[in-house]
Amino acid sequence: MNCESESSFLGKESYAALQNSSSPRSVKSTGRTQYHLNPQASYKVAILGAAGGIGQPLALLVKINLYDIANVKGVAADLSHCNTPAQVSDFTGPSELADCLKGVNVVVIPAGVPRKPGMTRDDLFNINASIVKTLVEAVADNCPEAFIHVISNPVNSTVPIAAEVLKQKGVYDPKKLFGVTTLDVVRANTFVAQKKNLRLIDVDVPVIGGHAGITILPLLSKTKPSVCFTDEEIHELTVRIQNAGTEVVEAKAGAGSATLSMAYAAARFVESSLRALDGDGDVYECAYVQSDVADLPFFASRIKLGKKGVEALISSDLQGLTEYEQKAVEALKAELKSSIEKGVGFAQKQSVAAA
Ligand SMILES: NC(=O)c1ccc[n+]([C@@H]2O[C@H](COP(=O)([O-])OP(=O)(O)OC[C@H]3O[C@@H](n4cnc5c(N)ncnc54)[C@H](O)[C@@H]3O)[C@@H](O)[C@H]2O)c1
Ligand SMILES: O=C(O)C[C@H](O)C(=O)O
Repeated sequence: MNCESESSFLGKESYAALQNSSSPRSVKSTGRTQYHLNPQASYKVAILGAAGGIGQPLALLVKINLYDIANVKGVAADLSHCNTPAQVSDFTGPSELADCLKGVNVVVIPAGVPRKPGMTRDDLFNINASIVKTLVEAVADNCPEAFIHVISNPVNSTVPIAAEVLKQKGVYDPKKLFGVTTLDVVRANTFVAQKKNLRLIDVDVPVIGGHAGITILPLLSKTKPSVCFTDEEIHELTVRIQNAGTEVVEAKAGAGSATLSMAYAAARFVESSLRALDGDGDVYECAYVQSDVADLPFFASRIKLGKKGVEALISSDLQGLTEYEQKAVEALKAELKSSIEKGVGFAQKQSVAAA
């Protein structure tokens, strides 16, 4: 399914809803309350996996291009009745994927299976690796210049897979490939604000590393505004943020993983990307990207986004860490390294098999 927006990428109400909710950090950091996109600008965004638990509410929030292998016509029909300017059209199945992607500026990929209680994100690798590989091949063929937002788990491996696929196709631009870790930041901000009785809109916690278990590392010492935590609070908050996905998986008891909070977080990252594409020079988000900040080929950190993608890695966040955080960075490296190697190995093996 594909819903297209030629004149503006967000319906007015959708955009307002985002603005009324907790604003992106970059907006707060300059004291501005909102950024208005150029009304003449034309951006296209595609969601691959649009009929799923994340895809549907994400489509509602951002009202953008949608594709799925099934059940996408109904979602498009439903969305098309919203009195917002974005156009909705649907694309179902591999034969329509290329048409869905033509001219797209941002591709969001939540396609794949979610966890059930007792599973790790890595347990999804066998199914989701191939799905991401196939979809990224189509992105490479049809919109190689697009920003690619990978949501499908295990993100620590699916992003390296995407990078290998793009390399094999000769179109890899490391500045335009992102593993979406915005939900970790959203959760960290929420939990810290609750714990310390702060206004949600003021709180900003950078989350670095990756997106699974101990590889998710909130840098609580870098919280803005500056907050004092006891050692117990730091440990309790860190563990809760690391296990937040599992908290939702267990509460849903077999009916999937986080969808609504993920759609909210993904909409924020899409909005930030579009603001950057539109020329806003003050857009910062955390994301899992190709990196040199931590002796690993991929690492999540704060990044500055610009028209061409990642403009800068904010490596200063990794300086002046507390002893607790330094140990946690060292502890996560082995797991992250092995997840990256697993993704790279998969993509390379597939390529050899296809040759
Ligand atoms: N990065 C994050 O922070 C984060 C957060 C939550 C969930 N996730 C991950 O997002 C993924 C999706 O979760 P969900 O709850 O939306 O799952 P879901 O099962 O509700 O939806 C997945 C959708 O993908 C579609 N799909 C499957 N194969 C496809 C293909 N080849 N092409 C296009 N579409 C395809 C399915 O038809 C379905 O509509 C999972 O892997 C989950 O672990 C990541
Ligand atoms: O936990 C999951 O499996 C989904 C997602 O990665 C999350 O953090 O909610």
